[in-house]
Amino acid sequence: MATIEAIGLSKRYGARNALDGLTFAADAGEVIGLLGPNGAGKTTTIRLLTTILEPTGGTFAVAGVPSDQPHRIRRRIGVLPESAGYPARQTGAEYLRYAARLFGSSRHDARAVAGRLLTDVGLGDRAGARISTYSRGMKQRLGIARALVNDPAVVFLDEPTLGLDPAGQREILSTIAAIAERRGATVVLSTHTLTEVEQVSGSVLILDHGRLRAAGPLAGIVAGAGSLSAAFLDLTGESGHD
Ligand SMILES: Nc1ncnc2c1ncn2[C@@H]1O[C@H](COP(=O)(O)OP(=O)(O)OP(=O)(O)O)[C@@H](O)[C@H]1O
Repeated sequence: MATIEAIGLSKRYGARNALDGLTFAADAGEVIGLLGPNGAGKTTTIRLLTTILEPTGGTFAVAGVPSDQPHRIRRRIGVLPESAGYPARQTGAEYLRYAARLFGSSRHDARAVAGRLLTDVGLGDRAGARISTYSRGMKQRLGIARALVNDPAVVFLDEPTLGLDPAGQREILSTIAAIAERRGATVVLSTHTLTEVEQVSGSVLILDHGRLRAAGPLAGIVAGAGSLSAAFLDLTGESGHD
């Protein structure tokens, strides 16, 4: 079942096409890698699909909800934005309980959800520690847990591994794979790192200058060009990050 459907999705800023006619679909349980050089339109795509920005053209539906009902879409999605901030003095558990309460959970349920999600992202043993003591990777995992409090059908992660060391990166990738596998959620993963996409994504969107240059199963794109980095170079004229 398609959990995301975009048709001709566009965003203009004056004369600049940040996104120009994006059409694609994604299914439940799929990790879709959103790739492109700087300024390609990745963040714009995420902001449109998460209803933070209004499109200048096209339509879309997320979790079966059409784009003219943004409030309903917001209840069905989770988002880790490009640069998320956290309340340093709160503990991880307090932060997640508060997030769950915002989505209408009772005090009792919020406690249970927070505990379960912290364990899921590997922070169970640090639940009671202040966020100020968390490493960057731990904060990113807390942000992913925050994105899951409403049991979303679609999760958008904008460069979740930026600035992490290889171990931190691996932890995030295995968390992402588990979200898709165990929860059956669709994950949209925006990244500059091609190897990450090769590890966790079944399908790929490659954007360049606001235009979709390739879309489809990773295997097909790799088979056509020899490797994902060769495809990326062919389509964008730039070498991606390994
Ligand atoms: N608020 C804005 N006003 C004007 N132009 C904007 C605005 N936001 C984005 N743009 C432009 O839209 C284009 C797409 O930007 P976007 O941030 O979506 O790219 P990106 O692929 O996420 O880039 P990066 O990898 O650098 O984060 C860029 O040319 C950018 O300068």
